[in-house]
Amino acid sequence: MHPKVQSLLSKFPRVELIPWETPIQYLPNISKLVGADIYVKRDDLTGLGIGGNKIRKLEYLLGDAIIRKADVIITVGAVHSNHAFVTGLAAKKLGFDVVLVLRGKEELRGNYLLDKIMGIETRVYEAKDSFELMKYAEEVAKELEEKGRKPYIIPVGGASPVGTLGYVRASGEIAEQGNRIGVNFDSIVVATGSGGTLAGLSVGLAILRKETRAIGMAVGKFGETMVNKVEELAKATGEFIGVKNLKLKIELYDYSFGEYGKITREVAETIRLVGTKEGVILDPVYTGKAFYGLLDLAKKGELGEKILFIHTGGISGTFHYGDKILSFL
Ligand SMILES: Cc1ncc(COP(=O)(O)O)c(CNC2(C(=O)O)CC2)c1O
Repeated sequence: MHPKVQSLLSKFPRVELIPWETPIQYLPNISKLVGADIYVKRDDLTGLGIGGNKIRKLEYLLGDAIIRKADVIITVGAVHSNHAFVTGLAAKKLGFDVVLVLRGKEELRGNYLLDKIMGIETRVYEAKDSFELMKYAEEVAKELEEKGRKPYIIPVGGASPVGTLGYVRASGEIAEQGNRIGVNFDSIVVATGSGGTLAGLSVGLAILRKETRAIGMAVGKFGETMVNKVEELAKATGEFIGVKNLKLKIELYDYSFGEYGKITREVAETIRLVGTKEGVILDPVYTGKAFYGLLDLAKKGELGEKILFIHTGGISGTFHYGDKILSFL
């Protein structure tokens, strides 16, 4: 662990869910195509369930829930949420009960199928957005408290200062790995949904390696509010760990193709390109869009010479949107 990050984060409760360092892999064929050195941090291999970026956040969120003596975990997301499924799995592994408060159409595919196979309790609501969904989560928490339970609510994507510590810690891991392979990344690129991963990276890099840019590729509704949300979360996380006047620069680009979950030809072709060129499987909702954005900007020379993509997982989305992806190929 990077000594500076270690000293900043050691006071926060964390439960180990990732027993290893995820590898950084050079992509020679994609690099040749782009004319820059492209690397991928394999956070799809964090190891619990379908892996992904959420496990890093859950190490701190569930560590916090343990200290607070909670006995049931509640979280929210879309029916096909990666975050909701891995939260359910991690919670069960640690002996918690868990309720997933979800929105959308119940289809036994992808993560929702996995929720059911694993016997994770789900409650599906007609909610227009995550804010409304959080209201339902609070109602579930109240219902459980009245029965004497101690619920712990995790917001969408684990996007709180506690959850964001996961990517402050990851920045330390990346800095150490960069030193070992003798690479100073110009840019680190990640898919952005609820914003916690980008916020954590921005804080970690502001502390450890100011010359490296943290770049988010927004995969859903984009705009000023999204940028402000990430900025506020990054600032709150900096204060939470006690680091004053961090010079935070949030860079966010819109590669949503108009809406969250919209599968396009560009995304389908990017998934096939990276899969066949490098054997790395991207997902259609997050990493396929973000990697398309990386290729788009890198070809214009806008991301520098040494670019690291964080593969944040999401493989279940392939089995949720498979027919849509195939329709373009
Ligand atoms: C595979 C994958 N990659 C990137 C992201 C975006 O991460 P942030 O939410 O930290 O911005 C998600 C999020 N998913 C959410 C979910 O409910 O699954 C939080 C939206 C993701 O699942």
